[in-house]
Amino acid sequence: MKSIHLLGATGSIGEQTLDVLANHPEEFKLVSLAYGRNTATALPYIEKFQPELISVQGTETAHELRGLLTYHPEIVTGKEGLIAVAEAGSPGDILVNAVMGSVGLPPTLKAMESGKDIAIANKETLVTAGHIVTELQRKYGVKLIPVDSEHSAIYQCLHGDAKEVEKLILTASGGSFRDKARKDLQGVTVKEALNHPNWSMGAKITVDSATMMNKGLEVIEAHWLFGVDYDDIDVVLHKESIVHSMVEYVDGSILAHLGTPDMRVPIQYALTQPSRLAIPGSRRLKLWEAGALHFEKMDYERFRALKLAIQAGREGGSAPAVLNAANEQAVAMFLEDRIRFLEIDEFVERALEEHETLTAPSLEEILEIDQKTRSSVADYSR
Ligand SMILES: NC(=O)C1=CN([C@@H]2O[C@H](COP(=O)(O)OP(=O)(O)OC[C@H]3O[C@@H](n4cnc5c(N)ncnc54)[C@H](OP(=O)(O)O)[C@@H]3O)[C@@H](O)[C@H]2O)C=CC1
Ligand SMILES: CC(=O)[C@@H](O)[C@H](O)COP(=O)(O)O
Ligand SMILES: [Mn+2]
Repeated sequence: MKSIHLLGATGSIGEQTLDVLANHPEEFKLVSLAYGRNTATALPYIEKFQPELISVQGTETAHELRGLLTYHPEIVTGKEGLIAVAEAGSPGDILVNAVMGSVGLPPTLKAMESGKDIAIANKETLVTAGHIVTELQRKYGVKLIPVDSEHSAIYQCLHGDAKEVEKLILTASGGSFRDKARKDLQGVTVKEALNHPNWSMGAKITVDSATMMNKGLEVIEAHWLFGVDYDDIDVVLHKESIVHSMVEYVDGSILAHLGTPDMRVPIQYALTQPSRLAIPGSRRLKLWEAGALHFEKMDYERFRALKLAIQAGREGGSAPAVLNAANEQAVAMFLEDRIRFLEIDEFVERALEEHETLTAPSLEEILEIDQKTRSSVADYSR
C-alpha cells in the first residue's frame, strides 16, 4: 500500500488523481491533501478518503470546511499548510504536486527533504527552480516522476535511462487558435482561448496551450527532468494529441508513446511505475478511427511565447523564473479580461528585457524575483 499526499486536489489533475486512487483502494491510501477555496468540490472526496491532514488557502475556508465534516482531521492553512502536507507522513511516501503555479515550489522542496518521491504535474516548479529541485533530488535520493503527458511519454520511452539518446521530441497540439494566423489573434476572447481542441484542463494551462507558452515551459521541464541540452529538444506540431511525445536514439530509431488524451494514464503510471494497472472505463485508442496523424515543423514567429521560453531556458539562472512569473500574472489578467490575448507574450518579453539575470539564484531570491515580476507586470496594464 502506497501512502499518497496530494496538492491541488480540486483541480483537473487533482480530481483525476483521486479517481485513480478510488479505482485502486488496495494499492493507495490518501494520507493528506491540499486545495485552495473550492470546498464544494473537495467535500465529497474528503468524506470518501478521510485524509488525516487537510490544507486550505485561508481561515474562512478552513472554518467552512470544519462545519461540514463528519470527522475531525487536522486542518491547516496557507503556504504553511502546503508545507505541512509536504512534510506529513513518512519517507518513501509519494507527493502528487498538482497545484497550479509557482506556489508549488516550496512544498516540493520540503517534500524532497522529508524523503518523499514527487509525482510532478506542477511544471512551474521545475521551470522556476530546476537547478535547486534536481540538486535536492540527488542529495536526498528521491524520485522525480513526470505526470505531464509529454514527459510521461518520454519517461516511458526512455525506460529511465537517457544514454544513447539523440533528441527528445515534444508534440504540441497548437492549442485553441492553432488554425489562426498571428494577425488574427487581436480580438480573441477568453471563452475562445479556453476551448482546447483535445484536452480538458484548468484555465491557466489551457491559455498557456493557446499561446504555446505551455510547450515552452515543457521544454524547460524536459531539460531538467531528463538532463538533456536545449539543442537536443525539438517541438513538433501534432494537432491530434495522440502521439504524446517521442525519443530519437543515436541509431535513428524513434520511440513514441501513443494514447487517447486521458491524464489518468500518466498520473497512474507516476504512482505505479514501472508496473501498470488497468484504468476502468478508459477510452482505448483505435488507430483506424484516428485515420491519419499529422505533423508540422514549428513556426517560432507564429508561436512567440515558445521562442521566448526557449531563450529564457537557454539563458538559465533566474530568467525562467521571470518568464514564469510574468506569464502567470499576464494569464491571470487575461482571464479577468483586463488585457488582450497578444499582450500576454508582450508582457513576458518586456519582463525578461527588464530583468538582469542572476546565475544561480537561491530559493529566497527566486521567491523575491517572482513577486517583483508579478507586480511589474500588473503595472504594465495601468
Ligand atoms: N490539467 C491538465 O491536464 C494538466 C495540468 N498540468 C499542470 O498541473 C498543474 C495543475 O493544473 P490543473 O489541474 O489544470 O489546474 P487547476 O486550475 O484545475 O487546479 C489547480 C489546483 O490548485 C489549487 N490551488 C491554486 N492555487 C492555490 C494556492 N495558492 N494554495 C492552495 N491550492 C491552490 C486549486 O484549488 P481551488 O480550485 O480549490 O482554489 C486547485 O486544486 C499545473 O501546473 C499544470 O500546468 C500538466 C499537465 C496536464
Ligand atoms: C495534457 C497535457 O500534458 C497538456 O500539457 C497538454 O499537452 C496540452 O497540450 P498542448 O500544449 O500541446 O496544446
Ligand atoms: Mn503537457
